[in-house]
Amino acid sequence: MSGPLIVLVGPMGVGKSTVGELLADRLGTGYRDTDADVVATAGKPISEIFYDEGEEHFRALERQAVRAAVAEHGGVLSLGGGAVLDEATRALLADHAVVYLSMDVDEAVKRVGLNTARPLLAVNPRRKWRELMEARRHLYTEVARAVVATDERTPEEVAQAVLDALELPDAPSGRENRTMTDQAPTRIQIAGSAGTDPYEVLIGRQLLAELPTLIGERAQRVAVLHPEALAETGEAVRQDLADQGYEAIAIQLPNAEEAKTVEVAAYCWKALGQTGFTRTDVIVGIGGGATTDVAGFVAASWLRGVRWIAVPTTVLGMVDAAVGGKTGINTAEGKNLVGAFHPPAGVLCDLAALDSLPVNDYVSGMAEIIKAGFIADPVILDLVEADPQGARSPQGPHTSELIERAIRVKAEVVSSDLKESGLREILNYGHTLAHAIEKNERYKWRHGAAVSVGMVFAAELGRLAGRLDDATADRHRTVLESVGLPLTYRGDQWPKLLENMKVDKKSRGNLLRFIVLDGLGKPAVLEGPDPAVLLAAYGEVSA
Ligand SMILES: NC(=O)c1ccc[n+]([C@@H]2O[C@H](COP(=O)([O-])OP(=O)(O)OC[C@H]3O[C@@H](n4cnc5c(N)ncnc54)[C@H](O)[C@@H]3O)[C@@H](O)[C@H]2O)c1
Ligand SMILES: O=C(O)C(=O)C[C@@H](O)[C@H](O)[C@H](O)COP(=O)(O)O
Repeated sequence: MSGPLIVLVGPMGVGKSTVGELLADRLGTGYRDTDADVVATAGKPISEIFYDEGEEHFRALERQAVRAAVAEHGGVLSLGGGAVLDEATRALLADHAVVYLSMDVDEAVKRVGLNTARPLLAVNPRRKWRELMEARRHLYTEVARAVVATDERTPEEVAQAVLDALELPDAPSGRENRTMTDQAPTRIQIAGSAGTDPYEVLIGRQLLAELPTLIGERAQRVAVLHPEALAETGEAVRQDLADQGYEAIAIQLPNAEEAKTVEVAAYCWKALGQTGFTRTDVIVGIGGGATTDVAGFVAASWLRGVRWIAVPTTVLGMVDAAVGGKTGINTAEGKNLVGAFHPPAGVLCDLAALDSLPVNDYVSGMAEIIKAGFIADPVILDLVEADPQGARSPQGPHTSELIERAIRVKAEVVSSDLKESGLREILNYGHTLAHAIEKNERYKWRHGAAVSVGMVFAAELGRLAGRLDDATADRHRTVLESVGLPLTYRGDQWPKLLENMKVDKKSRGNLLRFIVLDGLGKPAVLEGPDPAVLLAAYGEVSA
């Protein structure tokens, strides 16, 4: 019979979403969650449906969602914890490959028992939880073809047990994924400094399962900030966290630089205030650099600082924006002029996210990778030059190595100088002009494109100041152009750009300061360059 390959049922917090997504990935199919369908149909969270219309109404919506999903969906499906209470819903599951993910009552109480956001657990959660588990167990068993215990098993182990129980082999593409999935993520340590805690950047696949560990047990509420482009992901993560027992809200931000405004930050503050966000609660920023910059800034400013976790979904976010704790927003006067140093509690770089990234955004991130190559790790340049086309795609042969190398460069720098009192300025290579261009373009240019022009300018500045050799300066043009990044900007804009550069954060009084290279991998500061040299360097990037 057609319909879902697998239907997962089981109590809230058992990990249906996490396991369901893993299974979908392994089987090379899609994942669907009827709770998410109900929320989308009703236009409000489940807790509000319960509160406003009552449980009966919710069960009717849920029944409709299950009916539609078993008819339309051919992948992995998971149902809300109480779906099996409804007789008609149970009938809809007949003849489907239903798996009951079970957990021990004590384990359940430990995982979600004290979460008062759950509509059915609001009063005396411990006792209620036990009652619910006892009342529902026979119903789960009634609809299930197999029972898989989740206690003391990782989500990957549970997923494997489900496949074994149903005797389902992985799809060929799923097998490939499984190899990646089962590989332990690469972990890069960032040292704590200036009174901040150390943290790790994880690079791999299926990393969202790490979120609850990072969020920790003290948090009751989690706000998931995501851009419009990742609405589905944001809601899926929110739902998953809700399933784990957190009171999870999603806050949708505009895409790209439109998110980096004080109005958007204020909108987030309002949402946090209305949710009763306290100092033990946690913000999760899922998206590109613009999203994580705002998420981090909101975390830095709310109650003077709450914990936050970065889940970068762009190349640029992974190698740069999400790492290092610079957070902030733009103002009419310039780029990133308001912000704070507020490191995340962890960074999850899930390489699978890059598959949906438009190529221009992917290539924009290459500018920051190439920057890391010029200032510290020339092997990056060799890898890009060996296969420029591959460097434009997540399927390129060196993708994970390029990302990892760039992160290591940044990790080393920010570990020793979080607050940019010296060494960290080298990460600003190419950024003085880049930010001036971005402001001039009213933040419509991609950051990486502006950084590309900015680096060619900085290389020319170094060459004209007698500090950089011709070959290394020329190499900027060839490597950046080879991946499709721009090298020039409008010649008539120099006076405006010069004005914009005066508010660069590296300026001191009236002194303009630039990062230049004294050679490959040898960044240094150039202070107060001769205006004629500056103009001449600009002449080299003028279109
Ligand atoms: N804090 C720092 O240290 C730091 C470092 C470098 C850059 N930045 C900032 O980062 C920003 C640029 O970041 P960016 O290049 O990631 O751009 P971005 O955040 O603007 O994202 C680019 C676009 O891709 C969309 N998107 C994100 N992930 C996606 C995915 N997986 N699939 C499909 N679409 C997706 C976004 O919604 C957006 O429309 C700039 O504001 C820059 O100033 C900050
Ligand atoms: O992390 C840093 O430090 C950087 O300078 C990294 C830059 O690539 C990044 O664009 C950063 O946001 C720029 O910071 P700003 O202080 O110049 O706004």
